[in-house]
Amino acid sequence: MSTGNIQIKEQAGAYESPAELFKAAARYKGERYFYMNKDKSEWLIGLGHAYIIKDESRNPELITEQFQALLDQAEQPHHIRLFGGFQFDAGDSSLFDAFGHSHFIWPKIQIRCQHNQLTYTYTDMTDEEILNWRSDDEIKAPVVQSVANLNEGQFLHNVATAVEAMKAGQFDKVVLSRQKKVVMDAPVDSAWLIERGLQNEEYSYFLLLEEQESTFVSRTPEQLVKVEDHQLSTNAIAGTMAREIDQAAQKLMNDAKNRVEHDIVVRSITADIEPFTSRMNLPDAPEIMTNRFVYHLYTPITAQLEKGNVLSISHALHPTPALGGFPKEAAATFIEQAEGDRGFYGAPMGYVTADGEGEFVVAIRSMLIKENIAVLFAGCGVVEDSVPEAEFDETETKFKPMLQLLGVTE
Ligand SMILES: C=C(O[C@@H]1C=C(C(=O)O)C=C[C@H]1O)C(=O)O
Repeated sequence: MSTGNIQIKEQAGAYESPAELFKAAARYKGERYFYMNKDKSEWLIGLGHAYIIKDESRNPELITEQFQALLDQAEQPHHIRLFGGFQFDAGDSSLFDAFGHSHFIWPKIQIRCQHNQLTYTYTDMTDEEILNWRSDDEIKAPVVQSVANLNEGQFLHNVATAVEAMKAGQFDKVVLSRQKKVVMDAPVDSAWLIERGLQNEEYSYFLLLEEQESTFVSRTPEQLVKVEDHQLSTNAIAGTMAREIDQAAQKLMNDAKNRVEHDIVVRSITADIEPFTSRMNLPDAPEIMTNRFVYHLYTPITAQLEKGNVLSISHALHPTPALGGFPKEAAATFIEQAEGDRGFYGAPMGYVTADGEGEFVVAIRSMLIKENIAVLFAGCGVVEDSVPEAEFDETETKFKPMLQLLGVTE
């Protein structure tokens, strides 16, 4: 029952681009987010923290309960969405020390765009604050100073060790990753990133989350799960070929190693959502998904949701073997020992509505920025017949969306 302790005002607004809105929201720096879906038909901006639910555990029940407790105090009706994510693993990545392992925001100002219509949802703001939240800030474009691989040798070694472990029958697949460090000549502003990002056609989601001095950014093509009108959609995206390779799409479709990697993901996802759903539907063979720099093998999966909400389904799916491996536990142990903690790289991030519906993505093609330094992440599926140097090349291609966003490559 609503007690009305949380004051919400909602109104329609004229269309403005997300980059312009971020420029105008300089006073909320360190407390902003942006989320845009793949076909750009919908986006969400959050400015300021009305409420932040942050916990050191990765706990969908806790988020569901605390969100409900807030909703119970709010005036109805409204369109508030809780936005954030759960870190990839339980460990403490120092890069991500500003963020909780469960990290969700109810913003002061939520701006939601659906088919070019904007809806502003203001929480606990006076009329005067609503009229005066904008401040203009000069955005300086930073310039790249240096780019370096952080753990090239370790990555090659990890792939070779994983191949040996798989030959010895310890597991079937593991996803290993590496990092690059890009140093810019000045702090990187989110408005600048969004402006640049919207000019590139990535066929991908666009996600950005600020917390104090840290900003996490992802251009992922990979949906983890969407729940809308009780319909669940998810997909397997695994198996990759650089588009610059001659006849890449056809080669990828016929490549035994990539098909094995992909099938493991399909089998694991369908088993994970089975207990929550009925009427599951998926094609017999994968399709080709086109990104700007790569092709992926792609299997769309739909089902009717019978129990749980978007948070509990995300938790049940994560990590799919597209980011972890198979069997899940053996792969997770290998990753933990070989790489350490991943923070939000590969993590489930997205939004949940008051009805427990919403969408979560897998936060790959991503980076963490602090001031003028960005650490970029890229990984790839490793199976028994993987070759370390070929996997290295695949990750090199997967860095491109973030490198391009920072102006390292065109
Ligand atoms: C791990 C990443 O990508 C994942 C691994 C893929 C693969 O191994 O073919 C393909 C898509 C993603 O599921 C990444 O981009 O960092």
